[in-house]
Amino acid sequence: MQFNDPRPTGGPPVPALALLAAVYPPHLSDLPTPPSTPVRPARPFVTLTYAQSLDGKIAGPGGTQLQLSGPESMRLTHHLRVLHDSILVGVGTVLNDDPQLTARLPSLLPLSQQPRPVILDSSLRTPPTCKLLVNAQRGISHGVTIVHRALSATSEEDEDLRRRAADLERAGARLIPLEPDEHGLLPLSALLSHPHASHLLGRSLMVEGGARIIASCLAAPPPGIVDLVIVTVAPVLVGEDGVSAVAPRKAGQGAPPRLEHVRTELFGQDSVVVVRPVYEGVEGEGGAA
Ligand SMILES: NC(=O)C1=CN([C@@H]2O[C@H](COP(=O)(O)OP(=O)(O)OC[C@H]3O[C@@H](n4cnc5c(N)ncnc54)[C@H](O)[C@@H]3O)[C@@H](O)[C@H]2O)C=CC1
Ligand SMILES: Nc1nc(O)c(N)c(N[C@@H]2O[C@H](COP(=O)(O)O)[C@@H](O)[C@H]2O)n1
Repeated sequence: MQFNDPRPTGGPPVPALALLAAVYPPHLSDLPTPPSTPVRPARPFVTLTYAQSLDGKIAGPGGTQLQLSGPESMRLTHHLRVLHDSILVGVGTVLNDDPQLTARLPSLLPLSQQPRPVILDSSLRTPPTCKLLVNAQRGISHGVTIVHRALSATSEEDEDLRRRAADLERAGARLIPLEPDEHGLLPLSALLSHPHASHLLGRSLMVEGGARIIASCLAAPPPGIVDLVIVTVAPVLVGEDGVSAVAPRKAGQGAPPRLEHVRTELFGQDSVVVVRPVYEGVEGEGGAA
């Protein structure tokens, strides 16, 4: 299997590409593939990925954004962004980090190699001036999809949200309403099986966090929604006031799955751990099959 190097110029072998070639199924390896590729899996292949400290924190006290990954593992993250057709974060991450979610190796890659950004944002709190929307307006990243809770067209209660929806659409966002689940969260499984999922998400989705989204991904009931988990562990301690990688489960949310070890590799000083969620009695590779 040959992984294409998305960088404009070649150079020495890239360790990140060797790892990806080893852990991803062959049909995802031929990059980039246009959205019109004829054979599609039932749902997109989902990678959950984030960087944490040795004491399990993904951010500092009060959510302070931390540079946890060293340059080598950060490069892996950017290769992952190229590999996936779409990339998802929660609105907590947008409000806190104002991320770009573009692939930069190290400079910005062309639009054809960028993942399509998706924000899970129940109450439309995404600022219309956030970098994700501004980058799309500038044509350096794809249009942003914002998934939110379905709004009433008439109720006074939703008036403010209807106004915010209009502001976000004016800023170029595509809005997708979903019915929240019993915990008031937008069900990721419903997004993956949405009639427009293949157009919005392509054949592969990279979920980058934050803590509540990670928890929801891992709490999804069998057969689960995550195909691969890739965690960068940086050799630093953040302390107990930091944000734990996996937010506490909501009452009634499912227990996390068993994880099967796939591979662990050093990237600079960071350990990158690749695992696969396993649900007893459920066969196959989910979206990858
Ligand atoms: N080190 C790393 O790799 C990363 C760190 N972060 C950090 O994570 C923190 C943000 O995490 P959170 O505050 O937990 O926000 P989050 O990014 O997980 O977003 C959570 C929000 O999304 C909405 N939502 C809608 N449907 C949901 C669902 N099914 N499950 C969960 N949430 C859903 C809710 O409004 C919820 O409050 C920031 O401090 C950021 O710096 C974020 C991404 C990666
Ligand atoms: N891989 C990784 N390592 C870290 O140390 C991080 N802090 C993150 N954070 C994630 O990347 C987003 C920022 O992306 P841009 O650089 O703005 O494109 C941030 O919001 C987290 O999702 N990741």
